Amino acid sequence: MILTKQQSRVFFLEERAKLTPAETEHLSRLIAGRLFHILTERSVRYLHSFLGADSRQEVDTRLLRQLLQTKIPALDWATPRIIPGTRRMEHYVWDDTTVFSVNRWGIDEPDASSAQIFDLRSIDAVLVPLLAYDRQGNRAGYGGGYYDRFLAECRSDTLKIGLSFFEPIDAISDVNAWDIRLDFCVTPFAVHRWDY
Ligand SMILES: Nc1nc2c(c(=O)[nH]1)N(C=O)[C@@H](CNc1ccc(C(=O)N[C@@H](CCC(=O)O)C(=O)O)cc1)CN2
Ligand SMILES: Nc1ncnc2c1ncn2[C@@H]1O[C@H](COP(=O)(O)OP(=O)(O)OP(=O)(O)O)[C@@H](O)[C@H]1O
Repeated sequence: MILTKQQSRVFFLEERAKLTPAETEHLSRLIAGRLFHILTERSVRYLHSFLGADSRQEVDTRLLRQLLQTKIPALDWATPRIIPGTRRMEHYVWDDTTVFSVNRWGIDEPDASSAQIFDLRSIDAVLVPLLAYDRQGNRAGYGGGYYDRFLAECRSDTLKIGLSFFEPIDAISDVNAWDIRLDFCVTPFAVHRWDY
């Protein structure tokens, strides 16, 4: 299947909408198990993650953090907040004390007044949200360009790990110069890797 970013967004939004809460929980648990092996193999210490929105049937990264925390207690987590009125994000520590509030898109974000700023240069790996990705590691999100901008600011050796409930399409046909490719994509049933 070869689709444009826009076609792939429509297709995967529909696929995701078919998943029940029980299914997303089960599939997220399978993703956590595969992710564990990558994080330990690559000695990841500082991990950045989006906050998956249940209302959008995203991967349940709260559950991922809960499961991985017991297996890798030394792992430090960070999570983003959109700077209002911009297409940029700032980054905060995500620990058991972090207070979240829902933004206008139904996505939980750390409360800027109480959360602690996280230095983006220390991040070893980023869990990247996506709607679609292809066999070359190209991705498409909701179209805001938030992650393209953020990943461009990260260290060049920061691992970009996509999370998806689905397998890749053959190609996204309209890849742009600013698009940043994934190093890995973890699904419930496979790990795809382009980090060679
Ligand atoms: N959980 C999570 N957090 C994330 C992302 C994500 O994909 N998942 N993002 C990944 O980049 C950024 C948020 N990106 C978003 C981009 C557009 C819309 C959105 O709903 N847009 C409107 C249409 C366009 C518009 O009004 O600008 C819509 O769909 O109704 C929401 C989030 C940052 N945080
Ligand atoms: N590094 C960048 N600097 C400036 N503008 C950028 C950058 N990256 C992307 N953009 C802008 O962001 C817009 C959206 O890009 P694209 O359609 O690839 O989003 P996406 O990858 O689906 O979204 P997201 O990264 O939020 O998940 C593009 O129109 C582009 O102009």
